[in-house]
Amino acid sequence: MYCQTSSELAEILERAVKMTTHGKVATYIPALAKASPSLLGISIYHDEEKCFHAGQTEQTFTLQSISKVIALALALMDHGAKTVFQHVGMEPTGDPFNSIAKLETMQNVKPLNPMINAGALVVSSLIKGATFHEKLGRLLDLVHDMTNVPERKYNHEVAKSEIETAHLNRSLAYFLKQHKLLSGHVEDLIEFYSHQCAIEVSCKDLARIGAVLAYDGKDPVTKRIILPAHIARICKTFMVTCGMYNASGEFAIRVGIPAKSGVSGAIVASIPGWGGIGIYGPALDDKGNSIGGMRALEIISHAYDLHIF
Ligand SMILES: NC(=O)CC[C@H](N)C(=O)O
Repeated sequence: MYCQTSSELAEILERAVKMTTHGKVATYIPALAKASPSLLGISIYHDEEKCFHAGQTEQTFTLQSISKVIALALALMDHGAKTVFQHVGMEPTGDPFNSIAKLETMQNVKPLNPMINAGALVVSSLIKGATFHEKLGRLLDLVHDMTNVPERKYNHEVAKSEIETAHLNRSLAYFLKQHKLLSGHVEDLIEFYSHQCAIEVSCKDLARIGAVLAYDGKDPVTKRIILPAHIARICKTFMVTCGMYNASGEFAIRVGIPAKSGVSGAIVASIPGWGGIGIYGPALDDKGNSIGGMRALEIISHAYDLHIF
């Protein structure tokens, strides 16, 4: 069942927005702390004619951990799955996204998956490009292709704020470097990773990214192939198993759609054959997922019968 009107979506938003009073905006990256916790915006993208919006969808925000999915797609296109998965695993951790615990306690120090920070740092280090600008430019180009918005940009203030405070990510990166899982300079990698997290999008952009993944990597309008189907499938599978951090299992049972969140309060969801959903709601729950966004997805999944299992 498709969404038919924006007012249908507005009713869903009205129910979900009540949850925002129970969440808190992320503060560990100081620039994110400025967000207003009561905001909630939702876009649904079936195709260019069937695209619906409710709430504050004109607001732009940063991708944060959602960039891990796009960076993974690019690294897979650069090197192929065999090489990428020699550096990073495919298993969920059950730990918070920035945990260092498993790296030390497991015999094989390879990060367990590309959606936790340790794995994402390794994936980002694999993206081809002689310079920081070349790597970032290639990632921005892919975001541009997926969103079909001519100019892609990142938020300088958020990037700078993360670079200044990324002590935990630096620790992860040095640990990985010690174990020869990273080549290159840690500071260069932190700079690149912080910029990829600071790429700016809108709810519609996110919904369109979700739709491209949902249609197996094909642009829903131009039918151009942006990602090979097998790479879109890998991305969606990681979204199901690890996309909502250590709430992924519960989310898979309650909502049952591939989704990835970021600490900015963004969530992208991709429903195979149906389309994409983009959400911005900066009030987070205790696991770091948008609290209003999670509720909205639960209602949407039930309303349109989207559970994939
Ligand atoms: N969960 C997230 O969105 C984390 C991304 C963030 N930039 C970090 O690495 O800490």
